[in-house]
Amino acid sequence: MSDTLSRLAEVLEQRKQAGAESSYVASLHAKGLNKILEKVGEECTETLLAAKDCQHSEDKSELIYETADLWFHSLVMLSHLGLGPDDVLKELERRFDLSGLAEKASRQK
Ligand SMILES: N=c1c2ncn([C@@H]3O[C@H](COP(=O)(O)OP(=O)(O)OP(=O)(O)O)[C@@H](O)[C@H]3O)c2ncn1[C@@H]1O[C@H](COP(=O)(O)O)[C@@H](O)[C@H]1O
Repeated sequence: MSDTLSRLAEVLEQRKQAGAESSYVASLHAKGLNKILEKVGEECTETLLAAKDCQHSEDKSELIYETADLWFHSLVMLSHLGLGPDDVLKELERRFDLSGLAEKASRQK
């Protein structure tokens, strides 16, 4: 797993024990899954808008910023449900060398 993702996952695990007043992540856990999902949805929309806005521009910094927000909140969601980035990376690993079209065809049989 990327060092950044594993370091962040470690911090997110530690924040499950932290106080909501001192940690943004702890405050999300305290508010519960619905609040976390609301944030993921919000960040998803902001990412889509940033992608549309920057498609003809050299400057893609807003898209990078919004995607980081989306990845971060998705990691908080996974952590809340007892999962981590390694679970998703393992699934992506499993898909290596499996054509998306072949996979789709196998599901439609
Ligand atoms: N990577 C992040 C990260 N990315 C974004 N954010 C926060 O996510 C929030 C994004 O929400 P919005 O942009 O919608 O801002 P907002 O209007 O304040 O949010 P709401 O009040 O609507 O919930 C902001 O408060 C950002 O600061 C993050 N907060 C924390 N981290 C990482 O998580 C670690 C633990 O953070 P704490 O739990 O705060 O210590 C940090 O050290 C960082 O590594």
